[in-house]
Amino acid sequence: MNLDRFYPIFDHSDWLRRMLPLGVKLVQLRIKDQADAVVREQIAVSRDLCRAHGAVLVVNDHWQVAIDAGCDWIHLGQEDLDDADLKAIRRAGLKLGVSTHDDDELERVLAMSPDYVALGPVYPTILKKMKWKQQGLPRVTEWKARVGEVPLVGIGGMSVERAPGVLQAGADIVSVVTDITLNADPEARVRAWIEVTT
Ligand SMILES: Cc1ncc(COP(=O)(O)OP(=O)(O)O)c(N)n1
Ligand SMILES: Cc1nc(C(=O)O)sc1CCOP(=O)(O)O
Ligand SMILES: [Mg+2]
Repeated sequence: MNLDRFYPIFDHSDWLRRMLPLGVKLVQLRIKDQADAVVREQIAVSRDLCRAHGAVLVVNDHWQVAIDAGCDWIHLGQEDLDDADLKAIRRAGLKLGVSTHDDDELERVLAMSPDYVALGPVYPTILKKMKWKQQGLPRVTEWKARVGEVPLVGIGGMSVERAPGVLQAGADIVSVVTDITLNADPEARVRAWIEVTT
């Protein structure tokens, strides 16, 4: 697997401009509730920043814009998958990361040959309201046994302190939002994340 083990998620290219120089090598742009022109501009800027820093950019949700912008990766959740044109995504050469939260969702996505599978929320998250309780570390181990060689991303309530246990439980990658974005010193927190995942 050639994806980095540290996978932060940000909602604006300004975050990427700050964090990529610190050594972030895998990052998601997760934009919600913005006009199409803003989404297109943000994705184009993030694409160029990631290329300049040798980092992998994963675009959340906006698969058509990601195709149009010549991006390499898209992340889709279960509801996104209902609407997405997977053939067009594959034809354009994009790699596909998917969210899962239960058995049925995992069965569904494994049939799509995803390039990574995310399991969440491993711990409670404050970022968004979710109908799933925390999955816990034994579930991470179970998921890794079921996905086999496909990289497994753990997400939800992640912190620098929790990351080693999640990796030890079987996750290949740990994804995080508020432990960084709400930290008083996001740059220092990213450095700590890089240290604990390298
Ligand atoms: C790495 C990673 N895992 C899960 C998600 C959640 O995707 P989704 O269920 O589509 O929800 P939104 O993020 O779109 O609100 C993710 N974005 N990234
Ligand atoms: C965007 C997202 N997806 C999740 C899932 O379980 O699919 S949990 C989550 C939020 C992650 O944010 P934080 O690191 O602040 O908890
Ligand atoms: Mg989504």
